[in-house]
Amino acid sequence: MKILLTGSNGLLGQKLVARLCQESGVELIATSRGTNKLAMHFPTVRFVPLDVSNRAQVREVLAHERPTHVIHTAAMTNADECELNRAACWQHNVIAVKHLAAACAALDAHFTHLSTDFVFGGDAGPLAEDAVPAPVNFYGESKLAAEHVVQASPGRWAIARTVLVYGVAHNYGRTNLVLWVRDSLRAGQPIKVVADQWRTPTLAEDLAEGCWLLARQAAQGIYHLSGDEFLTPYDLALRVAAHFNLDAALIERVDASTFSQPARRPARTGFLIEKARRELGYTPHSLAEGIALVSRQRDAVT
Ligand SMILES: NC(=O)C1=CN([C@@H]2O[C@H](COP(=O)(O)OP(=O)(O)OC[C@H]3O[C@@H](n4cnc5c(N)ncnc54)[C@H](OP(=O)(O)O)[C@@H]3O)[C@@H](O)[C@H]2O)C=CC1
Ligand SMILES: Cc1cn([C@H]2C[C@H](O)[C@@H](COP(=O)(O)OP(=O)(O)O[C@H]3O[C@@H](C)C(=O)[C@@H](O)[C@H]3O)O2)c(=O)[nH]c1=O
Repeated sequence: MKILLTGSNGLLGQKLVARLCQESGVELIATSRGTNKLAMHFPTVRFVPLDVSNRAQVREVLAHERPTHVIHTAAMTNADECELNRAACWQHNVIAVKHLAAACAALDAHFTHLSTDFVFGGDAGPLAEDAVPAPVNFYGESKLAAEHVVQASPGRWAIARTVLVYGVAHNYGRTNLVLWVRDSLRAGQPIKVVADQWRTPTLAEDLAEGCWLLARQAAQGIYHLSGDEFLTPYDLALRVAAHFNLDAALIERVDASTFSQPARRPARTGFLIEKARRELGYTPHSLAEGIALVSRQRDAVT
């Protein structure tokens, strides 16, 4: 297998590099826009710069590399930025997928595309793959439009939808709920955490494993890949505080209505993951195991 990965500097991209370079039968090409943030950590992994929103670059890189599989993680992932800068969001989240899907179909390369729980409206979670999408923000609209592009492709494809991903990565440009709660409480800083959203948080390593299973089996269709514990960010914050023995009194329980964010968030998403368990052999860690893994990694870095 020759796998071309997009977004290798991101949270999931970094975990996929770490996972795929352990597979002896896989030749990996990591791509991202800008410089390679993993050069020091994975010096033997080949890196090619690629801005997926640039059609000429996508065609040129894929025609030159001729991958058998593409795993597409790159996206504009800040929902508030997407709401405020819709043209850029469409370019990175939808037009880029058109370029990649066309290039993959031309090469008969299997295409694994990453999508989100934000394609759903959030009144009915946890959700199976056949639930009816109804995004409530522009990021979700863009990711749903991208799903339609992939589904209309004549090539071979899988869509991996995921939820609230957490994990440790090198300088990846944002943070995630578990690290934010831990670092805020460690600094003695009070935080407000929502108790009226429900999610199935996803350990980044589990998601990377799920993407690998999809590519390896050249799976076809939509798969929900997340953890299997359905809880609120507030409950997750309490679990993080307990694990790290930090002061839970710093966590204020709030409703999402107390935030004035540009992008509305869906209330109840979260996924049912039986299809991925049954068809792919996907077996995510428990939340307790995931938080423990994060804590070991962060401790190793600091
Ligand atoms: N994180 C989460 O909670 C969830 C993520 N997802 C989806 O999973 C996927 C992976 O997310 P995650 O790794 O967490 O996201 P990150 O934000 O950590 O990484 C996304 C990466 O995409 C890169 N990127 C953006 N636009 C382009 C472009 N035009 N060309 C090349 N690279 C680009 C970014 O580059 P740069 O560093 O330069 O900005 C960044 O490194 C995404 O498709 C996302 O929509 C779905 C649900 C939940
Ligand atoms: C910043 C902040 C977040 N939260 C909660 C709300 C939310 O459920 C969770 C994460 O908030 P964020 O704004 O980081 O992310 P948000 O945009 O809500 O989360 C999403 O990211 C994109 C990429 C996705 O595709 C989604 O699946 C989802 O995980 O943390 C608080 O409770 N208090 C806060 O101050």
